[in-house]
Amino acid sequence: MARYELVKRSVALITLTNPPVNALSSAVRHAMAKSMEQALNDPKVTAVVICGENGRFCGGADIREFAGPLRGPPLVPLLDAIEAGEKPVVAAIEGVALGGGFELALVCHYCIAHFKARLGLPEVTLGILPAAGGTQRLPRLIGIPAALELITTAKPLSSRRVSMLTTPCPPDLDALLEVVTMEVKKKARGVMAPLACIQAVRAAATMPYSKGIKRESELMATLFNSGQARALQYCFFAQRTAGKWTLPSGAQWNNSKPREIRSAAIIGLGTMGRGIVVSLARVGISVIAVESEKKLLETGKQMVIGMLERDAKRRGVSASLNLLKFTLSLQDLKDVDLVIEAVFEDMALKKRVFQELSKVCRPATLLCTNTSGLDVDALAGVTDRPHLVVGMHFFSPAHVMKLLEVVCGPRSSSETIATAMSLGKRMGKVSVAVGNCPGFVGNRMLKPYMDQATFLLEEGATPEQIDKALEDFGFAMGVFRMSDLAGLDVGWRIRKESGLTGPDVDPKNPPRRRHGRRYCPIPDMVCEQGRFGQKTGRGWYMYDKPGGTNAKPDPLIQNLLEMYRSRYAIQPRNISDQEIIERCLFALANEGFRILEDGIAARPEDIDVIYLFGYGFPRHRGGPMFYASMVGLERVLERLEHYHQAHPDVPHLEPSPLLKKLVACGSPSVQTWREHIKTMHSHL
Ligand SMILES: CCCCCCCCCCCCC[C@H](O)CC(=O)SCCNC(=O)CCNC(=O)[C@H](O)C(C)(C)COP(=O)(O)OP(=O)(O)OC[C@H]1O[C@@H](n2cnc3c(N)ncnc32)[C@H](O)[C@@H]1OP(=O)(O)O
Ligand SMILES: NC(=O)c1ccc[n+]([C@@H]2O[C@H](COP(=O)([O-])OP(=O)(O)OC[C@H]3O[C@@H](n4cnc5c(N)ncnc54)[C@H](O)[C@@H]3O)[C@@H](O)[C@H]2O)c1
Repeated sequence: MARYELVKRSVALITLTNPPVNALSSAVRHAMAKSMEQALNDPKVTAVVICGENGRFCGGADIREFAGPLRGPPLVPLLDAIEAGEKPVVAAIEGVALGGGFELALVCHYCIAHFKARLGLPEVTLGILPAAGGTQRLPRLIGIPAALELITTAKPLSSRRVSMLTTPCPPDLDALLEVVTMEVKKKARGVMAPLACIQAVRAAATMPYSKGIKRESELMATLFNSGQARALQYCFFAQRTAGKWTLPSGAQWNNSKPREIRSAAIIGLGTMGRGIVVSLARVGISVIAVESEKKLLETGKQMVIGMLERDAKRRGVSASLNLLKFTLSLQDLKDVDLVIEAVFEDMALKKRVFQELSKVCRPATLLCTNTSGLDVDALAGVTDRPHLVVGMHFFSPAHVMKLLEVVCGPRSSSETIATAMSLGKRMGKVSVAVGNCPGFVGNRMLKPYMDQATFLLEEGATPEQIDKALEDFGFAMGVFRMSDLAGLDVGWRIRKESGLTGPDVDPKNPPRRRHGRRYCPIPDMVCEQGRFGQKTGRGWYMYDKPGGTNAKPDPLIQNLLEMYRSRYAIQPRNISDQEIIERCLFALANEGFRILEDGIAARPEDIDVIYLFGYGFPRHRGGPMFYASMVGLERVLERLEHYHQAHPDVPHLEPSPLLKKLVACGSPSVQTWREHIKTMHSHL
């Protein structure tokens, strides 16, 4: 846990040895305390060097220990003793010095850091604060503004920049703290940890160290057992769990070898195709981009080059334009390792493309689709290599959004899945393996969520009221603002194609019902007026101009809602924020339970990761499934039963069998739900 060596008969070298990140577990703290004592008591030792094994100084406190009772020697007195020791202590930092690891470095009398080392205080991302003196020592070392920036944002810094951080305490501390508080509140609505950090830094600026450290520990005590801390720590592990995909066949992340991908092709240079080309080229993969017409090819090419150049400038590297080739001919794809199709969401067109690819590409080429919800196996079925077909569902904008759903068809081989997952990781994505069903995980769950929002409009709410409730909950954008951003025409086209609206609807169909279920036609009516969201300057809100982003409530939408309600004799009622949250989010989680039952996602963590990284679910709430568990499954069940009774024509509100089963089993913790799902059917 910590190795003690005497070097050159005068220097004690203490090496932290707790793989993989040398976290400060109870055993490490114990070993360090012993080693320090030995060093301080040995008259031969004139100086002490602390370092970490395997090129990593220290990843901080052992987060897994936070879930249980605190054991072992506490960190703060150990660090105080190092600082107070009479022999000089040097931190030799390689790799990472994060959280408690950075705080350890702060108590050392000297630090030497490799230029590639990353130092930082990521505690707020776990819902806590740097409580081993970090909020007290760092301001003293680098000044209030720089310390606030590091502590409240969790941004790591490279070691060379430390020397530049010499900003002294500003004359108007209160004004500065006020500005930072506003920024933090705007960026992370409702998140407690960064605000507590500001209070701790205020203590560093206004109190002697002995009082400041007390204040730090009081603030930590309030955060430590908070729901937000639990949610954020859950997210940390959920993200890592998602990478460890596993299939019922036994194939999994650690026994399936991915293929190496050197070259790829993208078909379709529209919104998604462009972002995917950028994501591939910036990690060194050569890309052939294919369009259907010369003009579209030229437009796509210019856009991709611009995006790559801006991206390279931001990262201080040169744009990898030499990796790109643009063509109108699929014949050019015969030698690529992998193809990602991103043409229109049209099954007949996609099938034609896959048939053509089957003929053109060498037999070993992987064929992937970026469809948002079509049947991946139906596409596999038209090729000569169904085992090499897989969905790679990127999110818009594809070069920015971190999520990648890897859609495993029943015939996708484990090597194919491993390759798609590993390619996602190489592109810096958080990849989650999901099963094949309409909408996969993310978009399938979106439907009940959005349906509830539009039903609430019918019943008396406004878009801004619903958005505000969701934004107060923590979403960066409410459902209507988000829809305006994404474009309302996309969903409208899908509804028309599936016969829910437009000329194919049977005129005998009651206007607010489809297939015996409640249906809200308001989104169709909004689109019929040419209101497609931000891009047309009008949608659920109005904007200054097409492409504008400043959403304002639109009296025309208010009129439309009033006329609609009076046409269907709906008496509007006051709807509470609580009802908005419960109906939208419990319907969302309920579909998540069905997805788990159907084996479309292997674990609740996978669903939560998809919602955190693909749909802006607030991280401090942990994701829809974790949120349901925090509310209490019994309560979620009771509220769903209540709402389903009130709206029996909305099947999404009917509690899923898995939810009922979990409640019957005593509402086990989210990490153990998997044991209760085991017996159910899997599509993965
Ligand atoms: C009334 C109650 C009063 C309560 C008062 C309590 C007071 C308690 C006193 C506390 C003192 C506070 C000390 C300090 O301020 C708090 C902290 O230090 S919190 C931890 C801060 N550190 C981090 O957040 C770092 C997290 N880790 C990372 O960012 C990355 O892992 C990495 C270090 C950059 C390495 O990245 P990668 O190379 O990509 O590797 P992985 O991320 O895949 O990780 C590999 C493996 O290691 C596990 N792991 C990583 N870090 C930790 C950790 N700190 N603790 C435990 N485990 C860790 C990770 O989960 C992976 O394992 P796997 O999940 O795959 O099994
Ligand atoms: N837009 C999104 O938010 C989003 C998100 C995730 C997934 N998707 C999916 O990605 C796919 C593409 O969506 P998009 O939004 O980029 O569409 P888009 O309309 O912006 O682009 C599609 C492009 O494909 C081109 N194309 C059509 N047929 C072609 C062919 N035979 N050969 C070469 N190019 C051809 C078109 O000219 C067009 O440029 C769809 O399946 C969609 O469902 C979209």
